Amino acid sequence: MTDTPGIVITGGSGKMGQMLVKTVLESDRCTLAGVLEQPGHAWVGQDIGTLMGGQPVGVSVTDDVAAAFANAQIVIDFTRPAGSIAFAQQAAKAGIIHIIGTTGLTDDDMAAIRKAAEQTTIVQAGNMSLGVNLLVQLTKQVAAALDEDFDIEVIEAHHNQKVDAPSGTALMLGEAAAEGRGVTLSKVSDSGRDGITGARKRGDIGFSAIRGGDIVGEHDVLFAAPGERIILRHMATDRGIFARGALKAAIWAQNQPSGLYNMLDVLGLSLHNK
Ligand SMILES: NC(=O)C1=CN([C@@H]2O[C@H](COP(=O)(O)OP(=O)(O)OC[C@H]3O[C@@H](n4cnc5c(N)ncnc54)[C@H](OP(=O)(O)O)[C@@H]3O)[C@@H](O)[C@H]2O)C=CC1
Ligand SMILES: O=C(O)C1=N[C@H](C(=O)O)C[C@H](O)C1
Repeated sequence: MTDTPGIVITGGSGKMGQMLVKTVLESDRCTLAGVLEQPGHAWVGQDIGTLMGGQPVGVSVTDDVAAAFANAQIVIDFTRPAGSIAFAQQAAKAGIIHIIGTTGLTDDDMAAIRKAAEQTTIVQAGNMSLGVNLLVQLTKQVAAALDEDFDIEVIEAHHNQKVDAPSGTALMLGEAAAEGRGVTLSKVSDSGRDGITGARKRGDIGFSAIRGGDIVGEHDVLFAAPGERIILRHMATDRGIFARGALKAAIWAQNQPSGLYNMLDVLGLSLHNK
């Protein structure tokens, strides 16, 4: 473990990439060891501080993953599934910690990440904010307390550039509701209703996705029964909450053996054995 570990940020030009660079530069608990972009990207070769509209910080954006990882202890990665799978394999090879915020991961992607976690420490979560991870546990508890008279619906809203649905957070909340109810999400999941769908099936967990403007990320878990409704809600208004969560995970991961962890582990919110 290093006092101020060097951190590489992937997808440096992205919305989360830039927020992560800013968060790392502002922290006294780590240093910015590198910033990656894809080969051919216009930012490669230029100083990240200047590119983000400020003073030079002495770190040029690179497309050389192996060289960037060789000079770092941690990589924080909010990109796309194809990128994150490749980074997981390269981070495992380089023996550096991998923090994955990318969403839209398939079961096969998760299997590849689990394989890489045999060789290094990985923290993966579809949402790295404290508030959402608390909401995950609240959802599980409420779902466990209620029976199937309460229809469970997860409603999410995001900006118009988001490419995956349901959001990673919505899936975390759906999993938590299913776990609380003692069912398997894939067997009761209902997303993408359109046309003559028939009446809602008792016990289903439904998903709805709104896309528009610059919405950072909003999630409701609705429990609707005859005569009453409960709504658990989280609203993100600043991407800084995700970046600060990722940095917390990075610092925490330095003390953990190889393996795959999530934000409930990082935040001490896991309900296992409680
Ligand atoms: N877990 C959490 O707390 C959060 C997760 N997210 C997730 O993070 C991810 C990124 O979100 P956001 O920053 O808004 O997205 P952006 O589209 O703004 O940025 C994505 C970045 O990833 C790069 N990229 C795309 N494909 C690859 C690849 N195959 N290999 C390497 N780099 C790649 C892009 O480069 P280029 O410009 O060349 O395409 C770009 O720099 C999404 O999956 C999102 O859902 C977002 C917020 C919070
Ligand atoms: O793409 C985003 O922006 C976000 N993605 C994550 C998700 O899919 O849940 C987290 C957050 O809601 C923002």
